[in-house]
Amino acid sequence: MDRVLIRQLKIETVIGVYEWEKKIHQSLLIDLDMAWDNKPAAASDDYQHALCYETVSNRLTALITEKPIELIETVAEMTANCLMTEFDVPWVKVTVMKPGAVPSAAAVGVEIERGQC
Ligand SMILES: Nc1nc2c(c(=O)[nH]1)N=C([C@H](O)[C@@H](O)CO)CN2
Repeated sequence: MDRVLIRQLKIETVIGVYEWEKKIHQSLLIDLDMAWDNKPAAASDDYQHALCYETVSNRLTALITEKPIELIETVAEMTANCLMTEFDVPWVKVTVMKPGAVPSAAAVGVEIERGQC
């Protein structure tokens, strides 16, 4: 199936397992591959048929900044669940990177796939 992509969506939020992390904001970078049939939007040139990457980005930013979260695994799961239930995305790959979490690594992260194409 076709996909709609979002790359390096930057979300500043309270994220982490340690006490010091609960007092600061840190950045997460999220990549999304969302299965979507792009043909109807292309054929009609009608936004109504498109999966709007701007709406998705805004919704996920609101969701993930709602309250403190400990694990990036939780962020990935919340993201996949939101896309499938609120946006009817049938399959999604979510990558959540936490730059700076391990000083000797450029970034660390997790990746999940949920749903079916
Ligand atoms: N698999 C994970 N490992 C770790 C996480 C996490 O979210 N998932 N988080 C931390 C700390 O919050 C870390 O980012 C502090 O630098 C450690 N390991």
